[in-house]
Amino acid sequence: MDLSSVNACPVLADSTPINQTILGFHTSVLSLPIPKKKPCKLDDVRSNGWLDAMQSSSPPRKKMLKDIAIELASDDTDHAYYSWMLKYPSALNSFHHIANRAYKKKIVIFLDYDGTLSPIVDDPNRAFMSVDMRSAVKGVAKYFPTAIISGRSRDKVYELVGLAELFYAGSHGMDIIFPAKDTVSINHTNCIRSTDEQGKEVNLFQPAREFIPMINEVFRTLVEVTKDIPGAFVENHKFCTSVHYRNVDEKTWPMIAQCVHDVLKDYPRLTLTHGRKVLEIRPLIDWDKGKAVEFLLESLGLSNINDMLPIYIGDDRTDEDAFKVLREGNRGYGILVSSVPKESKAFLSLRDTLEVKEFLKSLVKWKEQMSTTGN
Ligand SMILES: O=P(O)(O)OC[C@H]1O[C@H](O[C@H]2O[C@H](CO)[C@@H](O)[C@H](O)[C@H]2O)[C@H](O)[C@@H](O)[C@@H]1O
Repeated sequence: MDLSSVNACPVLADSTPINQTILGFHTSVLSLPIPKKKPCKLDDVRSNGWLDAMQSSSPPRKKMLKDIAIELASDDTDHAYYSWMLKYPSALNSFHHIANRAYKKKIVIFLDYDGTLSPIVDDPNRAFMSVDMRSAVKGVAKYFPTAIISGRSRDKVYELVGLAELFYAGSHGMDIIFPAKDTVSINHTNCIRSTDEQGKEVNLFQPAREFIPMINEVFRTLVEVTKDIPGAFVENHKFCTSVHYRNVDEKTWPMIAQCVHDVLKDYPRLTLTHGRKVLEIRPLIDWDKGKAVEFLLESLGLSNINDMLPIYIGDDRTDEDAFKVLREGNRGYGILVSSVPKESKAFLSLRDTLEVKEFLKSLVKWKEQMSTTGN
């Protein structure tokens, strides 16, 4: 794999200003412990754009605003946000448009997990959704087919969401499970009939199955090469693996990037994508969250745009593939969750997880009203 092509990954122009301190990382970084077998060169990741992508990978968390100077800055930020909303209107304020368009159609809901159903937190193992959010998701699933499409492993995201009535797609859509009874057609060689833990018949779609041993090996190597970098955390998602740097000192980001880069060099069949303060290593196959959305709609017999209205809510770069699919042919609504302006293929926006919850509750309320009026 030509690693320079990683530079061309769809990195969103996040509004977060690029911190220029990056130019001065050299001295501090070189004094850090360097993994033994493969000395990091710290050259490649500067030229291939990884560092820029890392710098812009997540908006800063809101600070407590205490002094006037910061409040003024905050006014500017709000102004920029409201201007941005002219292009990406609030899904809450646009609810009547969605409702009009959904008339006599079946709404299908797709939800990302981190940053959409649970707020972004420092520890990925503590990204819990609130009781209220779970009840809102349960509410929509009562009326509309609802799928969770996450970068996490399917088992992990199921454990976090805990609702058996949903469809689940883990590892960025590379691990999909849904009940056989809901299937209309499956036109995919990688889909097999299986049974779940409760013995129910399910369809299991795992287009990257052959990569499991490779991902395990890369995971172990990444754990080893990053073990001396304080704050680095590596997760194994079965079909992909993630290296988190949210808790790593920013001066050390070039080192973490170079370590991942050096490991990836030996795996031309793997590629890298950028998430929110996370480097994600995954199989180089033509599959992403957008393809997972198309696959689920087709399998459930919901691909005719005259009959259904898909709504996808997500906050991350990997969700852009799904937004793109819905934008093409004006199939449905992509809704970006963001508290800062950023370019997106989504049509609408929500500011944070609280607004996501409000939106889901509005859908339920609307559906219940429609039912009582016989529509
Ligand atoms: O597709 P998603 O469901 O949004 O999963 C994407 C990644 O989410 C998790 O990381 C992110 O959330 C963490 C918890 O808030 C945060 O600490 C981290 O910085 C974020 O990148 C998850 O841990 C990753 O493995 C997923 O790929």
